[in-house]
Amino acid sequence: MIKIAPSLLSADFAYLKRDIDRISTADYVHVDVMDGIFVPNISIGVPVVRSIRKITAMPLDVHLMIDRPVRYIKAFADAGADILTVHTEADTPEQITAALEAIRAAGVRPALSIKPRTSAEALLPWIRGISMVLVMTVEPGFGGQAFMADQLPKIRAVREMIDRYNPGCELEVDGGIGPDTAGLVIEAGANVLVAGSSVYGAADIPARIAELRKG
Ligand SMILES: O=C(CO)[C@H](O)[C@H](O)COP(=O)(O)O
Ligand SMILES: [Fe+2]
Repeated sequence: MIKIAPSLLSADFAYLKRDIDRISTADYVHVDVMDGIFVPNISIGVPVVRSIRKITAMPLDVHLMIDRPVRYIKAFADAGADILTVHTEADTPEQITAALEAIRAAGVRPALSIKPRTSAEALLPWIRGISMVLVMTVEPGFGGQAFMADQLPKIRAVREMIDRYNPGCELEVDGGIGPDTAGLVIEAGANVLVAGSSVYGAADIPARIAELRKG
């Protein structure tokens, strides 16, 4: 069962309710949080997640592209996140462990992401205790970038790692996913597809979501 997580980065922030209603046939709402330090862009933060929580029952898949995320886990959990994803590159291993423990303690699903230049092995210390892995298929920071096909072997390696150590764990991919690339990442083992520009840029959004789900 393939899940689709449209990214609000490609929505119109002045019409968020309208743009969330438009993706009601999807599985997760993907919320990109950027701090201008971990990535060279600033997006949205805790108050926006809190407001989104009030207007949708869809699971909120919050992708934290922020430095030292342990500082903000409780705030995002209290704001209503269902999944909180932190980056292995965003802090020391000890503090990543602390962030994942804080996510679990808050009753939220813990997830871990790796950037394109980070190897699958970087996930090994945490793979048994997480609910989802997010493999970036663009350099994080901006929507609308081209899919990096050189990430496909890594998606396969992460799928093998998940099947071996934590079979219930989901494998999400993010960046440049559209009708031309969905099949490639599904074949490599992904089961959750983030898509921003290809969903919000489509003339018929429910049809595009169905198309991506089929791969
Ligand atoms: O995390 C992200 C960027 O850092 C976004 O989720 C991602 O880029 C989605 O946008 P698109 O589907 O247009 O590539
Ligand atoms: Fe994202």
